[in-house]
Order: sequence, then structure tokens, then C-alpha cells
Amino acid sequence: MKTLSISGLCKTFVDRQGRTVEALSGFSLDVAAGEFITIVGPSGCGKTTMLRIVQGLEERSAGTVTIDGREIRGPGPERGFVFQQYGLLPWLTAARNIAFALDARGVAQAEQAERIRVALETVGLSAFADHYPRQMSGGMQQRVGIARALAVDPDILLLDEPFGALDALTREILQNEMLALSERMQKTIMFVTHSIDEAIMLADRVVVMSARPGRIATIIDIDIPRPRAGRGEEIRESAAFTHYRRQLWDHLMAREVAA
Ligand SMILES: Nc1ncnc2c1ncn2[C@@H]1O[C@H](COP(=O)(O)OP(=O)(O)OP(=O)(O)O)[C@@H](O)[C@H]1O
Repeated sequence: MKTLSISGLCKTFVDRQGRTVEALSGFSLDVAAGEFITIVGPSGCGKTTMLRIVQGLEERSAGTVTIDGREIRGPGPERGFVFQQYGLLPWLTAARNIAFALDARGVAQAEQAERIRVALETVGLSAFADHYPRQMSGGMQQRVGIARALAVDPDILLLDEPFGALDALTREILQNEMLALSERMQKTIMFVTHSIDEAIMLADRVVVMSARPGRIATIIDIDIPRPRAGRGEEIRESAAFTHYRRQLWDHLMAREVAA
């Protein structure tokens, strides 16, 4: 398990017309080893930008990102990323999609088959290794996306609205799988979502971002005991959950009105 420290992160984009967009301004957060953080905020407040910088997919304009005290600049094997639109290559099977990621990370061929087998088993897709993305539902494709991130065996998992494109029922099923996974594997997780319920259900802490330029507006500790996997209905119906939902809703409404 690894700690992640983000300090004074700023990002200014310059578009083709030379106009500047300040996406992030002074985003700072310390994430403890094994902690599950969810991030919510108004549309366009810089959530994806922040996550992409932490993954090393995007340059920062200022600030630092450190993992266990070591500053990072580009992508690395200790971090795995899950995209909203799955990001699978349509001409490759589930297993080959995972192999492609392992190749990119320099994992030896001899090790790959076992890693792919374990990753697909973890997400319940052992029987679908040879299926192409078009032969799978959205939920299954995103399970492959998660398996691909897990196959690299990262300590830190970064997920950018991974269930945003799924129907409500599939979304709840995958949330439960995410809970089971995180409670079993003890990874450090940052998870961006637009769903208040999802943010509460999964998190140890919910980070609420301000409108663009994004920074942290408030952080809410979610004091709902773990393990939570398999207890979705009970938790959603609890007084604590209702309380957190109201609290988050009020914060987000205040941001949207201010935006
Ligand atoms: N490559 C880019 N060039 C110029 N502007 C960009 C670029 N990428 C993002 N932006 C702008 O930066 C701001 C933050 O974008 P970002 O996608 O990080 O927000 P977000 O909070 O993830 O949005 P959403 O909630 O809608 O997914 C937006 O105004 C966006 O238009």
C-alpha cells in the first residue's frame, strides 16, 4: 500500500486560439495508504484533469505529486487507471487488451498469462478471455477495464467516472464489486463520480471540489463501518446514509449556484 500526496496542483490549458483555461488552482490532498477517496464537484471543475495529472497522463502547470515521498513525473507501474468509456481496443480480445497494457509496462511475456488469468478471475470474467469488446455488455467491458488496471498490480487505483456510462442496475452491481475488491485488496483509491450515492457508498472520505478552477471545497468523512460489500440496500436505507446524502447535496448545490 502506498500513500499519495498532492500539493498545490495547478493546471492552465491554452487552446488553439491562445485562450487560457484555468482548470485547477491549488488542489492539495493527502491520501493515506489503503484509503478510498471519492471526488465529486460541478461539471468542468477539473476532476479528470487532476486524476490524469496524478496518473502522469497530463503535465501539471505547478504543484507536486508524491508517492511514499517520491515525486512522480510520468506514469508508473504503481498506478493503474480506469477510464469512463472503458478504453478497450475493439480489435483485441479481453485477454489481448490486458496483455497490451502489460506489454506497455514491460511485464515479461512468461508472466503475462498468469496475470491475465488472475485479473479476469478477479472480475468474474474467466470465461470471456477470448471475447471481443463488441461481444460484451457495457458492464462486462468495464470489468475488463478494471481487470486491465489490476493486472499491472498497482498499489494506487485511479478511476475516472468508471460507471458513468452504465445503466442503474449494472452500476449498483459494479459498485458492490468495487467494494468487495477494495475491501479485499487494500489498495489506495481515487474515484471520480457524478453520483452522490456512489460517492458515499464507496468512500472513506468524499472530496467536494469547487467550480473551476478546481480546488477542494470540503471533505466529508464517511463513518459507515466496513465491510460494506453485500450491504448496499441496508446502507442506502440507513439514517447515516441519508444524513451524508443531504450534507453532500447541500454542498454541491451551493457550488453549482456559485459556479
Ligand atoms: N486539453 C484541453 N484543452 C483545453 N481545455 C481543456 C482541456 N482539457 C480540459 N480542459 C478544460 O478544463 C476544464 C476542466 O476539465 P475536466 O475535464 O478536468 O473537468 P471535469 O470536472 O472532469 O468535468 P466533468 O465533470 O464534465 O467530467 C474544463 O473547462 C475543460 O473544458
